[in-house]
Amino acid sequence: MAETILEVRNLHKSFGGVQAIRDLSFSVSAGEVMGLIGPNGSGKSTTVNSLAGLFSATSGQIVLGGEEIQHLPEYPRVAKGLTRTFQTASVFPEFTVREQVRLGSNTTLKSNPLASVFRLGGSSDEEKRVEARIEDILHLTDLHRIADKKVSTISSGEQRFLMIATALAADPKLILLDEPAAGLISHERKTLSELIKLIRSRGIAVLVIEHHMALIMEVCDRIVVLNFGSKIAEGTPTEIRSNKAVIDAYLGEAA
Ligand SMILES: Nc1ncnc2c1ncn2[C@@H]1O[C@H](COP(=O)(O)OP(=O)(O)OP(=O)(O)O)[C@@H](O)[C@H]1O
Repeated sequence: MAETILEVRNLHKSFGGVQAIRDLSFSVSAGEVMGLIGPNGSGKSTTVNSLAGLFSATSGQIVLGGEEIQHLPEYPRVAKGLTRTFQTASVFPEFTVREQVRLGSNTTLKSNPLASVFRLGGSSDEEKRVEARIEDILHLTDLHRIADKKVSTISSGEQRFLMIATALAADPKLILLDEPAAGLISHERKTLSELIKLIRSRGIAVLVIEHHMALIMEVCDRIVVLNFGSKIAEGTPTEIRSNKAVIDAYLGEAA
């Protein structure tokens, strides 16, 4: 059986009087793609932000690779193997694509991160390993064709793939994808599906929030459904598609 990478136990998050997440529990294994879906305001972003450490959970445990991380700020969580993308592309326009991806690898380096981005230092074994990984990720994400272009000159779709490549450069055990298909056109969504499957094939756990149901149903092994901050269902795409509570709350008859 695949190793459990993430365990969310009885997570609660309140903003003043608003209970954004209520008693949420689920787990994700190595090489598993878990979807997180639900209507607007159901708590998906709050869950991702709590897992990534942008918000501190009100109560509950977040266990990554057997270790509780809910007390840690964002950056140490990345260093422990939990990385994320954002709903909007947040990139450095003056960097080349390769430099931006290299920036994502900083948490894996013991040497000066800025020196590594611009390759100022010598070429230690560590740096050579990182460079090889960066080239591998550029190929995996099909960004190698444009690796030397400035980020400001690439398309918005390419920027979204760059965000995933940057997150992968941190060598994650778990990657959180926050609406990765937003703004992508049809053939880019197909490439995204293929990329998510490739990430899974490398044994990385994936948690994906997405409103694009065709993509979710295609790539996910299991899906957690939220409504008003609570989990109302968990199961395979086939189970979720025919779940009455999910149809009533979110999918509608069209699913
Ligand atoms: N920083 C915040 N301060 C106060 N309330 C918040 C904050 N962030 C989220 N909320 C509230 O928490 C609830 C869950 O919001 P959240 O953004 O997590 O939902 P979502 O499922 O991601 O929605 P969407 O699909 O629209 O992105 C909502 O009632 C929202 O208004």
